[in-house]
Amino acid sequence: MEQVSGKKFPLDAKDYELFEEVGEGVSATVYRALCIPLNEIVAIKVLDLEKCNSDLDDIRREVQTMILIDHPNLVRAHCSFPTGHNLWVVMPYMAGGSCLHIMKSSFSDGFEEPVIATLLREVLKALVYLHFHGHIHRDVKAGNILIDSDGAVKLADFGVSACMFDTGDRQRSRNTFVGTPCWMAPEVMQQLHGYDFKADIWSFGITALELAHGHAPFSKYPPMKVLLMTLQNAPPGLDYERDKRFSKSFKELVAACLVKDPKKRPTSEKLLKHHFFKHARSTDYLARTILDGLPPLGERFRMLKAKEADLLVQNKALYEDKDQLSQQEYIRGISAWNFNLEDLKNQAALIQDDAISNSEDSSVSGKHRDGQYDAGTLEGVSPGRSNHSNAAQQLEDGRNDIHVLENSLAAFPIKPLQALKGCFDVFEDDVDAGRRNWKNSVRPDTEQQRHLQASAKTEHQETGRDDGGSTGQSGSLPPPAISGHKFFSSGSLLQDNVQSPKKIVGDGDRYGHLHGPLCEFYFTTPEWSVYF
Ligand SMILES: Nc1ncnc2c1ncn2[C@@H]1O[C@H](COP(=O)(O)OP(=O)(O)OP(=O)(O)O)[C@@H](O)[C@H]1O
Repeated sequence: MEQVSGKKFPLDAKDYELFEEVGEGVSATVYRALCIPLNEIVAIKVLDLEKCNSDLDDIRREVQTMILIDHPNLVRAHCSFPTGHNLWVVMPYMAGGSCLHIMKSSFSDGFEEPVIATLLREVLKALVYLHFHGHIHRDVKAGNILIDSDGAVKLADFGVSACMFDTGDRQRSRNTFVGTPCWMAPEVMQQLHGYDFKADIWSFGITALELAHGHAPFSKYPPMKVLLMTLQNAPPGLDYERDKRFSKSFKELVAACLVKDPKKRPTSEKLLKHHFFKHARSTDYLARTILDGLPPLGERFRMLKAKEADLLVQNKALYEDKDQLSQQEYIRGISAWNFNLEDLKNQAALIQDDAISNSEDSSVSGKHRDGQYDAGTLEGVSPGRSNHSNAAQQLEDGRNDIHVLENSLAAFPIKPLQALKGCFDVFEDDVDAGRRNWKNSVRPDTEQQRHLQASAKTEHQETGRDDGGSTGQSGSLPPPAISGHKFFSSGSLLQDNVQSPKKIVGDGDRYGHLHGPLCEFYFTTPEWSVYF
């Protein structure tokens, strides 16, 4: 039983009455509920443990984080316990819902600047706290900024999402993988040197654009394009012309966050002092301006789902288009796109130069300049390719793009690269020479993982390398970016090459010491059963 503010939240499902659904994620559904003994309205996130086939320790660690954190701008879990094959996480109920849902309901073109400044200031306070304690949120986005009825702002989904990104029914059943590419910092994609809390600053910058426009940059593109565009294009930003309604200080704030070199991004603490926040107001201003007149959360959620169903029917043909699929998922507020191997094949083959080099997205202010790539972009990428009409050439394009990805995404995303390798059959020295057919080339997940682990181990043994930076186009997938890092079979976002802002540890000292004070605590907490 967990005690928060002197209250004891029961650890038995029969002490709660579930009401309507108020949110949905990849493997979780969130309900408004009543805690009967306390007569208190709460939110309960119901995670299907059967869908979360990743390490239970990961889930325990993440839930523990939600319980341990103590900051007014972070959603703190009251308690969690298993019931059937589900895990229930009991949280304070945030009646306003997420900023994403509010935008989808009533502010489709984004919020006004004082609202954005107020929201971002509150989120930044949460990040200052997390970073100070050596933790990285890793999933900052409008969908995870929750608002209470009085306008209080809290950053949510603290890490539990990681397990849901890794796994899930759709992933297993369709050989798909999921991720959050739009908000993901380039160094997180590349994983060449690990990443640190500055990855949150990038996501924070993307979130600022999302709140300004009603959608994240590149959100209309399928994941493959998003990955390539993030790596190759100039960083997105507020456009001088198109975004006239926003102040210079807002443009500067966004530009400061969205620098490809993480070292050049400001810390959350420094960012909080940015003059943009002079535009921020009190939180009850939020209640008055963006919550006033909104239907109750459950009703809004129901309407959003109905809208999604309508779109599915209306755009049945379009829905076959994967850009539309991404949009559908975005509308639902789910951060993770999923796609299968056939999708990957088609997407990569369809990526054309115009999609990569010249974003139609209004959020992208910087464009390629005569085939020049800005600092931090890829080397060896052909900037100009003509549109090819024949299938063979398209396939060749797709192959080139996969080479680009293979070169640039040293260890991320492990599953997609594995999938792509089989999918495109572009790896001449593939250890498994039998995989020459796209459809037959993909082994079941578990076998893929065995192969991944084996190849990582072999390469490590052979080379003795400690940077793991296999960026070449070898037949086996590159090993993890840093030696000694825990090889999550699930591809969890909580990786051991994440560097603590406080403690950058040496090789060989990584395991179990990487996540700063909060996480170090997790390793010493009592058994799983105490929390479940
Ligand atoms: N405490 C809460 N109070 C009210 N609504 C909530 C609460 N927690 C979550 N929600 C709603 O449920 C949605 C899904 O929750 P959450 O983001 O935790 O799930 P998820 O599976 O991690 O989602 P994602 O797909 O972003 O990973 C949120 O976007 C929000 O709208």
